[in-house]
Amino acid sequence: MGKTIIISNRLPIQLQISNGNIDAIPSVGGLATGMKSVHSGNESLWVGWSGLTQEDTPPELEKDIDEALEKNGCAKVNLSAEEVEGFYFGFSNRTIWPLFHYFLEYSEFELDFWNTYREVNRKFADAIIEKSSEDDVIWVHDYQLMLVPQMVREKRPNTSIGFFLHIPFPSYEIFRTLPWREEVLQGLLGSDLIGFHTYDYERHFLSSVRRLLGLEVSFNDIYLDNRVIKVDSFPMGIDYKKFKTAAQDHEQNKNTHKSDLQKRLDSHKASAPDTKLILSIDRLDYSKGIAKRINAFEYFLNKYPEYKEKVRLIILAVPSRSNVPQYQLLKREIDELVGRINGELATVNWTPIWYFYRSLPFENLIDLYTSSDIAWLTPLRDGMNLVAKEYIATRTDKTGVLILSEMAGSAYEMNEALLINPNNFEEQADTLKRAITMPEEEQKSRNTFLQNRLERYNVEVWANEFMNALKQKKEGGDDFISQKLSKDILQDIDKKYTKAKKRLLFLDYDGTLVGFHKDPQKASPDDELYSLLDQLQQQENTTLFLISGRDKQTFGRWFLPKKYNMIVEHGVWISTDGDDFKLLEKVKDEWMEKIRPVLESFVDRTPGSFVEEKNYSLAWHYRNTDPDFGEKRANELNTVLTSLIGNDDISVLNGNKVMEVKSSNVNKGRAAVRMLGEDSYDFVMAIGDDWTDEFMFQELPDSAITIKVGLKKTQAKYHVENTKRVRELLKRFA
Ligand SMILES: O=P(O)(O)OC[C@H]1O[C@H](O[C@H]2O[C@H](CO)[C@@H](O)[C@H](O)[C@H]2O)[C@H](O)[C@@H](O)[C@@H]1O
Ligand SMILES: O=c1ccn([C@@H]2O[C@H](COP(=O)(O)OP(=O)(O)O)[C@@H](O)[C@H]2O)c(=O)[nH]1
Ligand SMILES: [Mg+2]
Repeated sequence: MGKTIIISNRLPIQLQISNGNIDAIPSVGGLATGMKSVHSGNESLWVGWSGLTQEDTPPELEKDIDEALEKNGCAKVNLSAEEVEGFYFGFSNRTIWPLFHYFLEYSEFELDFWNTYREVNRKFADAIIEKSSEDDVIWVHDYQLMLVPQMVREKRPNTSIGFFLHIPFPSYEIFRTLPWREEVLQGLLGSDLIGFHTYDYERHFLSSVRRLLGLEVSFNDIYLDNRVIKVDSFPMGIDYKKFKTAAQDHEQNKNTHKSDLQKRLDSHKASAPDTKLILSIDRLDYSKGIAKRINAFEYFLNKYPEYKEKVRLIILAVPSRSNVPQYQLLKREIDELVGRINGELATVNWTPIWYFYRSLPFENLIDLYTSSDIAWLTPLRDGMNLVAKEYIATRTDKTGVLILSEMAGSAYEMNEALLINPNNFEEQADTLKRAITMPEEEQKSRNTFLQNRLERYNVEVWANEFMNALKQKKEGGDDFISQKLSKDILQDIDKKYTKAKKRLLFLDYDGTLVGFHKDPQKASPDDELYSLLDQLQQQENTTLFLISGRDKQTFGRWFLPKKYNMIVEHGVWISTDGDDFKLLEKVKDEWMEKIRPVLESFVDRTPGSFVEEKNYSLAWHYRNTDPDFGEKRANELNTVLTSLIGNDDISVLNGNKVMEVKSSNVNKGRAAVRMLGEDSYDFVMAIGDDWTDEFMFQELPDSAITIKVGLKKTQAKYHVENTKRVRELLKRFA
């Protein structure tokens, strides 16, 4: 493997130009602060936007800028002011951000934004291609760059591409409202591995992939024609050691070195020793629930007035995306709220809220974290929330209480915190009281668990887990047990075919020779297929069998005039040389009376499903149902049927979106083996796509060439991607 290329909109440093000088300031926000630790310890290149627009960049400084970035292991993508407007302030932060955080009413669906987003994603993709080589590993970050994986994939089909989303992936009901939803999903599917913070985000994403693109998903694998994409959750950690060490140093140096902020915090503590400090730190963002938190604080002071003058709320709101109107409105709302509450409640000795609207250097963050008795974080939605983790990491004596919103991704891993619903003021007021009065013993015992977990699953471990999963994916370790039909293998098969004296071919129909259709009757043979089968049929010393689960009426209509050999209903009926169908197996059908009403009741309760009645089997089809619902019903049906069929000689076959109940001694494997015994064949081949074809793959002798269509676990020796490839393969023989 080559080097790792990290790619995100925001670089770990932001450049500013003042008086012809270039200043590099650290970026705020969890992505940059978290990934910085991963980047610094590794041989990686980080590609992103420098924070400057082309218009702000004097051409004579271009070289210095590149050097400044290079010193930090970074390279830039140049964006014009117009591009930043449409791509960053527009589509990223006025469409996707609000939508993915469930602020549907804030989402603007502007075609211009979308077009710029596409163009800028193309720019990032081109930058990656320019700056990386084929064997580098590409790690794309976040919602600003969702189209990049596919754009890179088009030019670099074999490169390893990972994508991580730092914000929530919303439920299907929300995501489906996006006009460009399919394109966004397709963009992401250019990746080999897609990571989310939590299992819920992962599950929402998979559900959208199934419903909107109709792709097959099995556990956390998405099956495309020629690739499998892995989806998994990796909750992001922090650089635990960095925060812990900083807090220890802070403690040690408290007599020799103190920041102005720390002096102020200390004088507050000295003047009011039994007043508790409650801290909140967030980017000024509506998703963080800052305004609601201030209201809840007022509610608390009214519900428990005995805590007036006994608590102080410190709010650090970091300026963010201030070109976006919603952020400007929120800024005004918070200013007014703080002003009003302080005005109404303040006393000579007490201001209830200390409010800072600025970004603070790392040293001051440590001052705040270590000086506060309580951290109170109440996002309405938050992908992760690293501040919660950072607060706990700095509590070197293990005291301190974290109150955290259930709606933050970090809440899933921080069960020992006091978890609250930010919309429930009653609960918040009571929880604040509980935090203020929590015995030290309890604080320490809760924080011990939290710290151990944060130390273990730190940001380095997080990044390694992601990269290892990507690597494993590349090595193909866990994908298929069958081999792809390579050129060499194909040539070998050609040779065997030519040399053979007697050949026997078994071809499944649906999913093998033709693609699927919503209505099975519409998946009828086309002229190209007839002519291909005609040619195979006319080959000397070759016996061709179509072998299918279909009913004999349909196949009779389509193929009897052609005199193709056919085995239908999984092996109940056979027709050779254009003769009428004959029973191949003696089968009972008395059980059908009992099972039919069960299937019919499932049809009634599962819109889109239907029962297909064959002579000796009943099939419940659910291709046209809601995919999640259909799977759920199929599971239920399986349970019901298993308990019903106990003593009868029948079994249930789980096919591709179909459950078929049929006599146990009938299957394609048994039928194929019977045909094999009729003559002495020295070339046997079977091709199929479905679970029911696995019987053939299992039961035919080892020398047979068995081929699975699609990338799924199989007993077949080889696989091909799709029906088109099957036809190409058969053309070689014809
Ligand atoms: O780049 P900005 O527009 O200034 O915004 C800052 C970052 O905000 C978001 O952070 C997210 O990532 C964190 C780490 O995974 C996570 O804890 C938090 O919940 C997320 O909101 C955004 O996703 C980043 O792209 C921004 O850089
Ligand atoms: O003045 C500040 C305040 C906060 N942060 C950092 O910004 C990040 C915020 O990340 P979080 O995941 O909590 O939320 P996000 O802003 O990414 O949505 C944390 O690492 C903080 O340490 C910072 O660098 N400067
Ligand atoms: Mg099939």
